[in-house]
Amino acid sequence: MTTLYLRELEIAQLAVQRAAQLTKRVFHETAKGTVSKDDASPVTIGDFGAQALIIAALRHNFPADAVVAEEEAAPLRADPALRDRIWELVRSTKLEDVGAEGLLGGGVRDVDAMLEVIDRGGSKGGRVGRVWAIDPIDGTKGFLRGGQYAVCLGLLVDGDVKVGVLGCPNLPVDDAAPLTADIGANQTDDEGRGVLFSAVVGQGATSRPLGPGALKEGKKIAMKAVTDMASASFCESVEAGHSNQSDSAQIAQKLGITKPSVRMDSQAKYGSIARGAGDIYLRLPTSKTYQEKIWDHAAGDLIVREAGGQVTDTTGARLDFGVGRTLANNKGVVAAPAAVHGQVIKAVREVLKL
Ligand SMILES: Nc1ncnc2c1ncn2[C@@H]1O[C@H](COP(=O)(O)O)[C@@H](O)[C@H]1OP(=O)(O)O
Ligand SMILES: [Mg+2]
Ligand SMILES: [Mg+2]
Ligand SMILES: [Mg+2]
Repeated sequence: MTTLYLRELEIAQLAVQRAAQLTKRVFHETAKGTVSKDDASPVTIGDFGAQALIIAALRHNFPADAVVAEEEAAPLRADPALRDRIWELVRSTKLEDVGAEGLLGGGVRDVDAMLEVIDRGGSKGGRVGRVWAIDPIDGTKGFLRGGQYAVCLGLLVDGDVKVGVLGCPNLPVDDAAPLTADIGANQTDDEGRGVLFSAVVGQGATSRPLGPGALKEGKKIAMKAVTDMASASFCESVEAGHSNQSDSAQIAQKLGITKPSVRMDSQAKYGSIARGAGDIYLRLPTSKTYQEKIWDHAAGDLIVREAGGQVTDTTGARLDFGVGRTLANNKGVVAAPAAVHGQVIKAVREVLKL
């Protein structure tokens, strides 16, 4: 039993570690090569580069698997200068550990192969077979603002998350570090920062330092029991448009939560509650039409559940990763320690009139 998905886990961890080395280089550059996508959201050279490196590693190791990834290469085909900046990053980002780099297959051959590999993330997903879900930079707005972001990779088998890995370069390594109010702003990846969260179904969740050396054994993580709502707080998006804040205030009031929400970008929220630094992740729908993307939740969903939490949508239904690239069957997300999840859902349903 314990060897199940061991190889997938190792490759996923190393692939995320390598991709995060690339994003960290871009994080420290002032010109991040930002382009605006069709939906007006930003994407940077870091997003494209990290996606190329992760898919290259997956294709080397698991060539038959499908990949659902957020970005596509079209903007780079239209802009050779942008393409060349990304190629320079992809070409020169390697794991220090030669053996580990070899396990990943040693990167991407040339600039055309890079474009091709970025576009290998276009699978439709679905209920059948093995599908990797990749968000090369989750929280791009946070990445640009100097806040939190995450490199995210999850393996779905027949629609269920089996392996989840989150690289969070700007979170404290220390699982016990309290979530201060400024966690969402002015972050660094200096000494003491950078954590890699992982989970395999049925085998618990772990955290370990993100790098740059070879990866060490992880430490088991667990959610913090919420014994008194008065001392708990929600963990929510920084972006007002991603979680309805007036609904959240009413839900807090119903539950007796008085502390302000901790705001941070990206799936760093899932990692933070999974290791007991935060309490409850709340993501309340802001529009009737927005469908959450599978790459924004797959890894975090498993990591929280393996750390003793429950993850559902606002109605209390489990997230359904088997219906394509989006969570079309779900609205919003509520992740909380299993013991209080029902209580939170009750308050959410009352306020949202579900
Ligand atoms: N209206 C929306 N509601 C919820 N999430 C959204 C919405 N618009 C974009 N997102 C996604 O939320 C994620 C960031 O989450 P958070 O705010 O918790 O950091 C991004 O992946 C972003 O997608 P995108 O990549 O298109 O920007
Ligand atoms: Mg995202
Ligand atoms: Mg992204
Ligand atoms: Mg994006």
